Amino acid sequence: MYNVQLKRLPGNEDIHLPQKMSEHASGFDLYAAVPEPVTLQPGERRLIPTGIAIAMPAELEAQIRPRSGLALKHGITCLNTPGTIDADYRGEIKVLLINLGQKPFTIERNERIAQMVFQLVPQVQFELVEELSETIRGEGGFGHTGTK
Ligand SMILES: O=c1ccn([C@H]2C[C@H](O)[C@@H](COP(=O)(O)OP(=O)(O)OP(=O)(O)O)O2)c(=O)[nH]1
Ligand SMILES: [Mg+2]
Repeated sequence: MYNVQLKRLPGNEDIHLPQKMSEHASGFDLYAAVPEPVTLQPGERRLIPTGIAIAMPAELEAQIRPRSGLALKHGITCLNTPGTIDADYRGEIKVLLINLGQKPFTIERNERIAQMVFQLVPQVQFELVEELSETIRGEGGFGHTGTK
């Protein structure tokens, strides 16, 4: 169990804190902290505030992912999915939504707009070399293993 500090930003006392909607859900749903309803026209994108900021251990990241129900029913998704929240980011978590549907979609204050999933990020360092280790695949890719 990792401890993640959570800060409510001023003026957002009414916004629900990130919440798991079932016991073993992967993601914590995030709520829109828009001051008033925001309507996304078809094709329009908008950065939606959540009213919260977090501080997590350095080995974690948080991913911002779309909610499948909003995507299926309304064509609402995260443009940069999965969004990356770096462990050293202390700003407000925001969700970049886009309306890929055919109708305007209105986001109300305190509506669930996306979900936040925590992941372990392995620490990596690069070793600059002249030759890489050999494999059977080699440089084959992009459909190399089949006809479709
Ligand atoms: O959906 C997102 C994606 C990012 N962020 C915040 C947290 C993240 O740590 C920071 C930077 O995100 P990213 O690295 O994806 O953006 P960038 O374009 O590379 O900006 P930067 O140069 O600030 O890293 O923006 C969000 O609040 N929501
Ligand atoms: Mg970046």
